[in-house]
Amino acid sequence: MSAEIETHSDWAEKYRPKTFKDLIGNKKAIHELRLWAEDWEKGFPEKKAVILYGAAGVGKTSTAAVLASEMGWEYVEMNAGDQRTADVIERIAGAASKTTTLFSHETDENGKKSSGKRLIVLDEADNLHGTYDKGGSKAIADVIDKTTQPILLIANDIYGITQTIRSKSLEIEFSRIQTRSMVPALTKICKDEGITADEKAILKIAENAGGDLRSAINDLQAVTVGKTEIKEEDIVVSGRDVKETIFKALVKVFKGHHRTEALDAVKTLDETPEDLIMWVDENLPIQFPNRDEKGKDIAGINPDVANGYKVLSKADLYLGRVRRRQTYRMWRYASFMTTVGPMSVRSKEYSGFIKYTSPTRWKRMGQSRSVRGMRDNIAVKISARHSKSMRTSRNEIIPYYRRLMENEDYAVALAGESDFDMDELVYMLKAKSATKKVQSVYEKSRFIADAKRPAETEFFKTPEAEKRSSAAASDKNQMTLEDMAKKSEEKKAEEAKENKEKEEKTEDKPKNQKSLTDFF
Ligand SMILES: Nc1ncnc2c1ncn2[C@@H]1O[C@H](COP(=O)(O)OP(=O)(O)OP(=O)(O)O)[C@@H](O)[C@H]1O
Repeated sequence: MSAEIETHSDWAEKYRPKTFKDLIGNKKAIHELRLWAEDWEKGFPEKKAVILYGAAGVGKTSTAAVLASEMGWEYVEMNAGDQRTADVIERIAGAASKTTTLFSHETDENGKKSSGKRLIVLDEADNLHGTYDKGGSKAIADVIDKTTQPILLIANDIYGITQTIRSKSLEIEFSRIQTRSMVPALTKICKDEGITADEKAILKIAENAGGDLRSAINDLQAVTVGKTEIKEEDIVVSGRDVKETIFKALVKVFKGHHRTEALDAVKTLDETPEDLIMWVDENLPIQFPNRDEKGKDIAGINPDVANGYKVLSKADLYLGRVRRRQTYRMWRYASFMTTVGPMSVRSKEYSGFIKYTSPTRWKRMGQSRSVRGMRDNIAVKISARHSKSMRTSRNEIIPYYRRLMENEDYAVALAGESDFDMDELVYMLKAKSATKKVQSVYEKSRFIADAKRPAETEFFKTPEAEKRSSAAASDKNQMTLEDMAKKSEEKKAEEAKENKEKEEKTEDKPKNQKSLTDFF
């Protein structure tokens, strides 16, 4: 895709809040931030840096921009795409944090008086450990110590920021946006865009977004493409159906007697082995409780639980290999162990109804990290492709790609060109897991991705990729073999000629005279 990406068509950007009044939710957090900013106007606050942290799409970046604008401060931003090495941070943020702005105490174009402050914003501050950011954490800590300007860090995961930086900063948490607060915002967008929306449809979009207002806006835009009206049935995602099917499969895994039955039940699920393992993991101690036949608690760990976890840890090893090597064949082994494992280690029958729990706690911990990490990986690929910053790629181009990828041809082309792996494709195709459709797009996209890969990586090609590229280029290869034979003959003749010339020159040269090349 060579055409320049049109970013202005992105509703999440179009409706980015401009004033404090436009910001939805997190009132307490915003109030705290404003107090910190006011302290800067009076002198120095106790902590010269502030960290806004919380889930994606809840308004952290928007709040930072609104703060600068409402305070009349200049907004100086460094994001992960700026290669934040210690050196770069010191040069940009260090300099900015010491000098005052050129237009100190002047009025801006809106007639607002500027206090001459600069808000130095470091986005993705929990992402400073990569190669690009060598020494970045220490540089930031130093900049905070020396700064005469307010510094604002943005992060999803507060634990991804070093303790040294945290101790020098005021930490403000941003919570997920509540469904009931999202509804009026989405309704207003519909009104502004001339779309009639059923209340239930809006509610469903808001519920499905899980507190992420950016994705709610993206979903709203996606579902209204080419429409002037949306109804509840236009919104297809539903968490409940998934739960109902997995509950039935779990009964077979924990209580069944037939391996094939359990395996069949799991096969029909639209869940990745990663999701499945989390379900079994969460429910194993609940399903195999520490009780005897009479319902009395027994001391120690139930051996069935211990043995069950042993099998799950083996399944997890396979999953790790899949992640590292992208060999999806091993999913089969992992699924087999997760499914058949608990049934095989069970030493007795566990009767009675036990409610299954969805792996929310685990999932939330793991997923916020992995979704963020994955989005960042995708953004790295996209920013390299389009020479755009990480921020633009993450916030504007990814949503645009996701909309384009609703069309399968675009999905295959963009996945191949960007070399998305299966997990990344799940995200880009807005699937819940690696469904058959995702796998099919992935397989097709490999032809494009393999063809794009530089020749040196041929060594690391999987046998499958090797087969595909040799099939795609078989005609070309036959020609190349003939060419190669011819070239090799020509090269040999050329080398022989060069050697002969060299020998002649050496004979001409006096014995004590060395040429420059002799020294190397
Ligand atoms: N609290 C909010 N109030 C109004 N709009 C919001 C809010 N949160 C998100 N949005 C919408 O979502 C878009 C993205 O929000 P923003 O970039 O501020 O989120 P973020 O928390 O910084 O996310 P990330 O961690 O992914 O950078 C905004 O342009 C806006 O359209």
